[in-house]
Amino acid sequence: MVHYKLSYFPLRGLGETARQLFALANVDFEDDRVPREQWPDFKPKTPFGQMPVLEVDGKALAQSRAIYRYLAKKFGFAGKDDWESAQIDAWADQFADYNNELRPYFVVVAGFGQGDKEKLYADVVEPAREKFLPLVAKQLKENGSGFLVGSKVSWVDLHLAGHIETFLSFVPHFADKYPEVVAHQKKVHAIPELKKWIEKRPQSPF
Ligand SMILES: N[C@@H](CCC(=O)N[C@@H](CS)C(=O)NCC(=O)O)C(=O)O
Repeated sequence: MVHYKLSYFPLRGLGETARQLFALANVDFEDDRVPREQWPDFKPKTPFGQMPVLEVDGKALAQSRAIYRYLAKKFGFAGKDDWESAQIDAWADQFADYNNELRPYFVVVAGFGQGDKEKLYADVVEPAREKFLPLVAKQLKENGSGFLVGSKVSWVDLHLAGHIETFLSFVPHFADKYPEVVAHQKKVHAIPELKKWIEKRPQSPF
């Protein structure tokens, strides 16, 4: 049997989509949560000096989206054909652009830096949200399955739903204008395998 080990900080962050892919596929993995104090020792042993890192029978793979794609392909959550797979990648890349825009706010709200949270919400989060969430809402309406691409849940659904969950915990009215997006998050997290995982996973603020 393949031994999978997923190393990340004791947070959901960039580790959670990979963990959820294991849960969705009912595949055992070692959930290695590296405490901050141990990170300086582990950092030089990782491929690019960052986490998450996935080890597959001792071979290391870095970069979160490479990890998600690898696992999703293996477990059947990367689209039914090359076209769906490319659509999933496109949504993930668009999500990454949006997420980069949110970064100055996230740094402050997560306690990694100082700044005016309210001002950053108005100046950074709202304009980024108003570009991205209407695209997602439109896609969900047009696609009609309740998932972003095709008829089945894929890794980008997990990725997006995790983000919405986190931002709703920061700002409960964050997505009020986009009920389709909130319904998507609820639908994804209600998938029985994910619901079970979410109930038992270690708690963290994001
Ligand atoms: N592009 C990388 C970014 C990875 C990244 O920024 N990891 C952060 C945690 S979210 C990290 O390892 N920070 C510790 C450090 O850089 O020393 C990915 O998607 O995996």
